[in-house]
Amino acid sequence: MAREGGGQDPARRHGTWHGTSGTAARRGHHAPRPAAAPNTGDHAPVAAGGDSAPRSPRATAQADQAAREAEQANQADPAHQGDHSHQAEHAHQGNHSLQAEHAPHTGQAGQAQHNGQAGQPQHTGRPGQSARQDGQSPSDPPPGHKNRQHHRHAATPWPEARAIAARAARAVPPPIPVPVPLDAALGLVLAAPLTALTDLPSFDSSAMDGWAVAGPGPWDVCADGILAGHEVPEQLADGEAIRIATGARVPGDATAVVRSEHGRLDDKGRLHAQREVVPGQDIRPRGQECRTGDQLLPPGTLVTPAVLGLAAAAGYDELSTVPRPRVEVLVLGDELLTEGRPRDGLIRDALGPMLPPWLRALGAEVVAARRLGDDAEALYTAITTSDADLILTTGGTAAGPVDHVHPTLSRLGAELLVNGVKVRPGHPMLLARIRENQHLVGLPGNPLAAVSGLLTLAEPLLRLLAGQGTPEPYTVPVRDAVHGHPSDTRLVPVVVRDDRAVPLHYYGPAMLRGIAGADGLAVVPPGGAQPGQHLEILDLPWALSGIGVCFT
Ligand SMILES: Nc1nc2c(c(=O)[nH]1)N[C@H]1C(S)=C(S)[C@@H](COP(=O)(O)OP(=O)(O)OC[C@H]3O[C@@H](n4cnc5c(N)ncnc54)[C@H](O)[C@@H]3O)O[C@H]1N2
Ligand code: MOO
Repeated sequence: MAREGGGQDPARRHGTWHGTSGTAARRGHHAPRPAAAPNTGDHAPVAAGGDSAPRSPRATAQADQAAREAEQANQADPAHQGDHSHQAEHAHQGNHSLQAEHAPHTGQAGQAQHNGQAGQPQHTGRPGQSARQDGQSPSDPPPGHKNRQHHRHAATPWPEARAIAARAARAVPPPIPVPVPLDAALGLVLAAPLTALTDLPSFDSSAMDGWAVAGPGPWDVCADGILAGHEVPEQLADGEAIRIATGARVPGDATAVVRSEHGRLDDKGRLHAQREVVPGQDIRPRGQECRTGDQLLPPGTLVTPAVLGLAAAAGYDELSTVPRPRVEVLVLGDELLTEGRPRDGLIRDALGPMLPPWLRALGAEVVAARRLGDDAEALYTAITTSDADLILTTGGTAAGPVDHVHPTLSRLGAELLVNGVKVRPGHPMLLARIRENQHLVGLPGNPLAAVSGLLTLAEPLLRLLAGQGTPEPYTVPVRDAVHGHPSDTRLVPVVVRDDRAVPLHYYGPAMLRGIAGADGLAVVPPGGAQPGQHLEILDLPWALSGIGVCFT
């Protein structure tokens, strides 16, 4: 809940970010307080019990524990499931695992929205209410229209919103490729094909330790041996052998390599093969893997450790890469603290620490992360002076008195490509084109709603700007029934265990507890999902590869 006035501006109190806010205006649109405990009210939509299922390799120990603890907590404290201010209306509060067959509850949309709970479909069963929740009006222009009435709009369906974000990136003129040394190229994308600069192997080489032999045995063994990296050995005459190490150049006229364990020296020092010797055996011929000029990898390939290895083997010192899209993060809100415990109605900024590394994991370079408070002028100046490819704002997307994003976009004459999305949480998210090569994604302030906006709008845009293309969507059967919103998509944190998606609790728009232990977000279509139904999973960048690899 935003602070409602008074008090020192926290953006001024903490120096690491550039707080430019000095405004007396405070956000007041969340003014009504919950009647009882300030619980954020997040009903578990699923029966997420039973932690005994065998783990999928994808589920981290942390995720496992988070799921277990979430379930235990839910069982111990059913009250946490709901917004206390709604408790009287919600007879199912004590049921920690809402079943699919529960009748939808009558909507408390207005009240829920005041509490930042508009993304709780289980509070809002009536399809007829969704338009009101979305702030839709049938007379509004469609998304993509230049719209100076920024506060009234038609929300875009979730799949279409992602497609619009991808299209927006494709419309940006392609950036100039940048040559990058190998040791700085991890995580970038190849701007040009990786073409072999050499034959591989570049010489005939031994695949084994043993003897290079010429002609049929037994062989007289030369005094010297050949090690990897040594001079070109002399020619072997028929009936001769020479000791050779794996990777060493095979002498001209050698017909095979006899492995050390397959050869025996007699008392005259002659080599006898103990197995049949097939011509060419254990010799890696020059060019076996590639010839100079062969395309090894196409443009658009993500530079992984293996790609770095291949590029080095093929003779590269640097790679031509797509420059990382440059992102500037603007965190709005006077109520945010950067250290210590929440106090006096102020809360910790959860998005400042979360977004930059997440953006890097998506292939972006974070050029700045700034806290602006709730200052319309500071926001306007920050946007007009930014040269980032993508500006990411957090908070201020709704229609409260200090929600400055829409008015500022209007003032800038920005083109709204997406103005609200039919997704829970996160429906006030937006995408605007500021200039031909500059976009702005407005993430809602509620932290999980911000994650939803990040994955819905920023990720498709960034992946394409980074040259990565769009990953193939994949689905996993969901273990439990998941309640859906009547008309909107829902994104629900899940762990994947035993090849099934297990929905987690604590998925309310203001909560990060679920997502922090999750492997991904399940895409729940309007109307919900039945057990066993396949749901698309949006991966979290670290869930598969671990922290060390992807945050370059
Ligand atoms: N009248 C209406 N009010 C609201 C609606 C609505 O449809 N009609 N939608 C609600 C929904 S849903 C969301 S989500 C929020 C989006 O609001 P804003 O983008 O303007 O976000 P704020 O008001 O600035 O903040 C919302 C909430 O999140 C907290 N917050 C903000 N920034 C951070 C941060 N960096 N770290 C942690 N928490 C943050 C903020 O204190 C508020 O509690 O609007 C609803 N209202
Ligand atoms: O539910 Mo709001 O949609 O929290 O983003």
